[in-house]
Amino acid sequence: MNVVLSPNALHGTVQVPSSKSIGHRDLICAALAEGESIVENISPSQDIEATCRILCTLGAVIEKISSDQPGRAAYRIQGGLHKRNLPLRADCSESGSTLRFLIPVGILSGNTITFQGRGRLAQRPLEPYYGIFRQRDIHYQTTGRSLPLTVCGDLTPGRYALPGDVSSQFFTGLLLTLPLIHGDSLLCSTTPLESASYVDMTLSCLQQHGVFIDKERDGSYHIQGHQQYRPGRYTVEGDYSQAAFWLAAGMLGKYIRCTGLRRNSLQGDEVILSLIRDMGGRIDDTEAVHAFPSQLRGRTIDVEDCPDLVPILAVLATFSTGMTHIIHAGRVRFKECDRLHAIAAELNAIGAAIQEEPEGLVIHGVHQLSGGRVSGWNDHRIAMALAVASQRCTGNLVIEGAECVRKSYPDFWQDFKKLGGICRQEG
Ligand SMILES: O=C(O)C1=C[C@@H](OP(=O)(O)O)[C@@H](O)[C@H](O)C1
Ligand SMILES: C=C(OP(=O)(O)O)C(=O)O
Repeated sequence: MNVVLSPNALHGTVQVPSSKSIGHRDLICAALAEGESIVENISPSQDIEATCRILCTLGAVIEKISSDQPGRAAYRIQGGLHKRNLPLRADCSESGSTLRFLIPVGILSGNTITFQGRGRLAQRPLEPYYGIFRQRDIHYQTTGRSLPLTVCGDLTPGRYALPGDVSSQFFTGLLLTLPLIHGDSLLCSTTPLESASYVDMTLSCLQQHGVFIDKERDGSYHIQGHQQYRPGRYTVEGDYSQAAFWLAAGMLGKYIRCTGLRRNSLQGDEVILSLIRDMGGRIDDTEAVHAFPSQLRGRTIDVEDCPDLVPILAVLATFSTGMTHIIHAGRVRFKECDRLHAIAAELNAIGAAIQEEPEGLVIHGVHQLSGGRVSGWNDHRIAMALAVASQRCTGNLVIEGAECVRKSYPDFWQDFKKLGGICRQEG
């Protein structure tokens, strides 16, 4: 699906979807608990559905209960993993979190399981797990670099060492499962841990579900075995990674108010509030989070701990005065697409001035963009960032492959229209 966006300043109130990252974690913890849990305020998306599907394959019973709030659902989960007699298949769709969180869960279940995926997921790195499998005699087989991947074996207690600069999702996968095995483990990073705030989010979710990990420092965790997840009722808070698009839209458009966000959240992407403020933007978060149109100034932004903000930060920087330098962004090349290349190529095609570096972007501000045809690169965050930029185009902007927002935010285009965006399907 291609969408045609006519330039128009967005304004109004939007309830942001709930956190995809916390949603994955709460669903997995609930599926690992014996007994019934309810996870409320989930924003269903392609990624969340992939996680639910695989948890069901592994033995959990999950019922989706629709909510009176549009775009939200509660999930009733009867937890517990089962060993089946047949080899299992797990379709992760395009979700890196689902794949990397559920590989250790699949092994823990005692099944032989083949993980599959689509789009870029088949090439996204899994080597840190392969190193561990080889050390611990966990059988694995893969035809290409990554997927399909068949695994089976035993998760045994002991020392787990892996690099910290590929993806924090390997740490989360092991932290979710090692507390359940029959002995203690040490999980440590052989290089400084990047995206560390996501691992802290994991520790906090585990704690809420009754599992405790002793963090020595970022990248070093002592994990007691023989623990059990506690079933219960959990509510997922609003998503700062998604709010970032609307807050940026408020900076460049008229005014936007985001509801559903928790202050002092464990989401690293809450940093978007201070990043915008540091660029000179006016954000008021006394009641909900309000973004007021502001002239931003370029600066250096280190995204080591907030990689998902890169596409929208590139848009903000494009309309800022002076130069912005986005640094520590090398890993962003291994997401749903090479995001450094994609956002630079698409914004430059319509008049931006962005230079790619191996691990970052140098962005010189411009007054406006021209509009034209751009690609969403089958990447939700690229498509949503381009949609925000359309407000400041002089002509229509056509975004090709706009359906990719379903990965995390299926209602994005509806919300865009509710905020005054002029959007129609091409053809
Ligand atoms: O743990 C998580 O929920 C996530 C961790 C991050 O990945 P990396 O650790 O690979 O940077 C982030 O980019 C991803 O969207 C979600
Ligand atoms: C990279 C993302 O997710 P995942 O790694 O789970 O595919 C994302 O949502 O931007």
